[in-house]
Amino acid sequence: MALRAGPLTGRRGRRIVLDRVEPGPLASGTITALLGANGSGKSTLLRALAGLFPVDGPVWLGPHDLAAMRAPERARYCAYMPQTLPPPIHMQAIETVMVSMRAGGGSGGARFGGDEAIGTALGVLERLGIADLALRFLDELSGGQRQLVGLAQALARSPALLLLDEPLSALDLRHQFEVMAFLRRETETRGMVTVLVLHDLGMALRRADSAVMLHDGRMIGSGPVGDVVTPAVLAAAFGVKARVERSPEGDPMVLVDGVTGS
Ligand SMILES: Nc1ncnc2c1ncn2[C@@H]1O[C@H](COP(=O)(O)OP(=O)(O)OP(=O)(O)O)[C@@H](O)[C@H]1O
Repeated sequence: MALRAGPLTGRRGRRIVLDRVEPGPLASGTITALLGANGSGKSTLLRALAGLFPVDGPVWLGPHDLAAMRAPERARYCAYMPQTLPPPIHMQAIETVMVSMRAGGGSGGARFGGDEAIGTALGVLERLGIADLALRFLDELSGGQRQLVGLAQALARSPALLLLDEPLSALDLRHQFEVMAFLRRETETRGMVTVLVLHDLGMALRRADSAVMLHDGRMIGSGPVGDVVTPAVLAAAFGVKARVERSPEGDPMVLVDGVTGS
């Protein structure tokens, strides 16, 4: 099921914070990175796709009119992970994953806390490489560990549309790579549409299929990630002089030489 959204226009008070933004269509089984400077509108767009920020304009997932759905129905199709980490509550990681599954109706009718639900939750934790955290309490985990549990909460709902706001922000280098590899596998095997906000442009180039570049609430680039992350678009979006180079292994990297106008 492809995601077709927009043109979307959103306001905060009298200020337009999304101006006729039209990402996609975004195909199932692909990852799209939302890119742009601080305050450009990335989180607002992600929240609009999740139905958490009111916008004018259509949001369709395959034949499903997400914009017309109320929150509980929409939650059956999409899982959203905010920029803030899951709160450090006194609850075991696996329990919080099962609570999330119930909220999204993604437990396939499995009884809360039953063997099937436990198996599903544990499976996601295992695939994420954090099965050892299953019985730990969230208020005894580090920030990065809680972010990983937050990802498991979103994935365990088996969404068709996965929306992640800066899912790597609290993770060390190795975990960033492992999580992106995990997201690629899950996105492809489940045929999800995955949309994530990223600040790491090199990571976006290496691991995303497509990208949307926002500037001041407007879309200034959209399409295959290599066509969006270019010196011209980076200059317009961030005000930097940047190059895209290749590592000896052929991986693309963004090098910033300075700021424009200096
Ligand atoms: N709660 C709010 N009330 C009023 N304006 C807001 C609020 N949250 C965000 N904004 C404004 O909306 C615009 C878009 O913000 P948004 O959070 O979507 O940016 P962003 O691209 O995600 O930024 P960042 O990279 O810093 O997280 C900004 O101008 C911001 O100041």
